[in-house]
Amino acid sequence: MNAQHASASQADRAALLDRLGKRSIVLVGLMGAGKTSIGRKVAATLGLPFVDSDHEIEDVSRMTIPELFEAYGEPEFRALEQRVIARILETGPRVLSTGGGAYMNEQTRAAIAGHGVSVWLKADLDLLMERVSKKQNRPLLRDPDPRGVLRRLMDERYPVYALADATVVTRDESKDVIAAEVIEAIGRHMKASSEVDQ
Ligand SMILES: Nc1ncnc2c1ncn2[C@@H]1O[C@H](COP(=O)(O)OP(=O)(O)O)[C@@H](O)[C@H]1O
Ligand SMILES: O=C(O)C1=C[C@@H](OP(=O)(O)O)[C@@H](O)[C@H](O)C1
Ligand SMILES: [Mg+2]
Repeated sequence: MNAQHASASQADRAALLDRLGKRSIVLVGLMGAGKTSIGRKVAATLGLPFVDSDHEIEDVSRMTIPELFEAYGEPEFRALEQRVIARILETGPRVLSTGGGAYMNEQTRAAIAGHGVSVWLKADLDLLMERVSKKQNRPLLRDPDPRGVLRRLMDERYPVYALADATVVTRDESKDVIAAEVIEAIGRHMKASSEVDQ
């Protein structure tokens, strides 16, 4: 990268942070789409604090996500998730990676719309399957047919994720490439919405 290119992208980042103000960048999408890993990279690139709602839930409850599901059930987990995300969004800007079910909650969507810019990390079923197979930490996929579960969740959730401010299709590309695309998509969205405001 030459010096001119580097300083142009620094100027782009500064403009993006300026437009963002106190709003947070919020990643939504299905399990395995890369919200946690890409969110961390986006935060490092922009120099913003990173928070993952699942990690925050695990910190406050001192339990893992599977333990929480096991001990209290999904509805309790969802209630805690809603409260934790609302609190995280009170102070920004940050990069917030949500758990895959969080955006299905109407109050959470309203909180994200009020305090953030949302990006849907969209992926196809084969890629999601490959990526979730690496870990056993997702209670909804502890099922004899995890692929069938993911397929049903795609049908149920994709129309809702589509309400996000921007979409990035994640595919067989490096995390750095996808993180750069997320930043570009946010920049485009904010530029377009500031032009509408004028
Ligand atoms: N662009 C990518 N290239 C390679 N591996 C990826 C990419 N994005 C995510 N992964 C891997 O896929 C798995 C799931 O990613 P994660 O960030 O936990 O997704 P989510 O938080 O959306 O469930 C992790 O092992 C992660 O390292
Ligand atoms: O899709 C979901 O309902 C869930 C996704 C998980 O997070 P990731 O999307 O980061 O895997 C985690 O919050 C929990 O297992 C439930
Ligand atoms: Mg995650």
